[in-house]
Amino acid sequence: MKDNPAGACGAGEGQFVSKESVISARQLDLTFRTGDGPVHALKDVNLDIRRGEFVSFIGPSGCGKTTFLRCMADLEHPTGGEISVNGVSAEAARRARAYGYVFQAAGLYPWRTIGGNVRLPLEIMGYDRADQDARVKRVLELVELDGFERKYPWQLSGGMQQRASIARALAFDADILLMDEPFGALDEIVRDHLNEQLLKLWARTEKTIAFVTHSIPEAVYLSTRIVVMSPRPGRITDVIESPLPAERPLEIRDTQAFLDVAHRVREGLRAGHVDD
Ligand SMILES: Nc1ncnc2c1ncn2[C@@H]1O[C@H](COP(=O)(O)OP(=O)(O)OP(=O)(O)O)[C@@H](O)[C@H]1O
Repeated sequence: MKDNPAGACGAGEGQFVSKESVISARQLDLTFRTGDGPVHALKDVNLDIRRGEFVSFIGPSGCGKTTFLRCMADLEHPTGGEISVNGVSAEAARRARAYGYVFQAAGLYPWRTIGGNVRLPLEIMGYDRADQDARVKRVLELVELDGFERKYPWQLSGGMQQRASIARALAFDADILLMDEPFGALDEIVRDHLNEQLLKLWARTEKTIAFVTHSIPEAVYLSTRIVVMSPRPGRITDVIESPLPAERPLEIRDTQAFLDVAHRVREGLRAGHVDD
């Protein structure tokens, strides 16, 4: 298994051991051509995400958070600059299935059971049946959904559905997890619980996580680094290293250290604010 995530140095099974970044963006630029003219979604974005980091992206609507995540996933194609994932192009990384992607909505197929939804990418990738069974069992345990394999999505709460979608993204053991506001639609209590579970899962699996959120407390609670972005054009305005310990009970949110980081994020958001 890998080293301590905080050490930013380690490797997954069969992975190249390196202190170098897992995701690296250099002068990344993306302009969408629309009927109303060009939209400069990303401008001059430079960032390195190291192995085992938990990096959150925060910023007002339209600042390019999703677009940046989609560039990492090769779902959008930059119009300038470069992005590499696991040392290769985003396209090669996608083909090598280097990441799991969790969307804002759980996006589970209603006609498939929870187990069937988690199994789907494994079927597509051609894993044999025994391996599929073992993986589905393991990832459902990881997200604490063991016992729900035969249920259908509509039989689960919104939070449980989102956990199932995380299990699906974990099923094929990608080292990188890209998460686009996965808990945005959930109420605060459920979100708190899922934040706690996600941190435990991250500690256990030592994935590299890139996580988009609108919530300052969520970003501060989860992250080893917080990337603050600003719109028109979308760009990075601050990158904040978290001084918080790896062990984070929810009560940490009442500590001065937590409030100090949250304050800095808020200041960063305010500084990058552009009046409409
Ligand atoms: N496919 C597209 N075609 C045209 N414009 C787009 C497209 N995707 C995104 N944009 C525009 O690019 C900008 C950045 O969008 P993006 O979704 O990345 O922002 P965001 O920070 O994730 O916003 P939100 O927090 O609301 O999800 C916005 O102005 C958006 O309207």
